[in-house]
Amino acid sequence: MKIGVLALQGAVREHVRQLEAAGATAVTVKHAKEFADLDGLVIPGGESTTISKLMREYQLTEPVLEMHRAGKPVFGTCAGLIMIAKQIDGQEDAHLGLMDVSVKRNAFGRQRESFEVEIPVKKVADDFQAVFIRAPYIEKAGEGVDVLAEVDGKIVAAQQGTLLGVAFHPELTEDIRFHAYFVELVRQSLAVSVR
Ligand SMILES: NC(=O)CC[C@H](N)C(=O)O
Repeated sequence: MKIGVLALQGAVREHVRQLEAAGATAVTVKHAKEFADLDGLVIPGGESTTISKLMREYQLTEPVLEMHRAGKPVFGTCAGLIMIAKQIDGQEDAHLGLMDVSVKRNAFGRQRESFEVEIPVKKVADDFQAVFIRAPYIEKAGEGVDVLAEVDGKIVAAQQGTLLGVAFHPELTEDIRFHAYFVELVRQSLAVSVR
């Protein structure tokens, strides 16, 4: 199993380390030709406007959409969640527009720009240390979306089939359980496609 980490911006190495600790082979990717043999993709945090601009420059939008169409799991963290959302509050256009959620950027306000809180994450852990950095939250989720975690009544982690979106940074802790959950999702998708 080979999982790619989009290496345009953000905590790329940390994601690679967590995926490998969870038993996957992880590689950094930023050229279109590197996507074809991936079984899953992680889109790290950073600045969604910058990531989006770089994705267009490197012509990576279509390779990612193609992976999604082929049933390969995509995991977006923080700005990565904004990248996969179908709707962004206050913006006309979405970026990749894959997951049936509407997100609000920098949504926790100035006083709580960055914070950490231990929260239960459904199917992942009852005590996950969640690190938020100018994080978005999900303000609306469609019917097919499974809410995995909330903070102050705001959705901060969700899954829709092969799509996993998280407002915080599971790569910035030593806890590999979120990445292990994604690796398992990739494993399951391979079992289905090999059938
Ligand atoms: N840590 C992050 O990824 C922050 C996301 C960033 N505020 C954005 O809107 O894209």
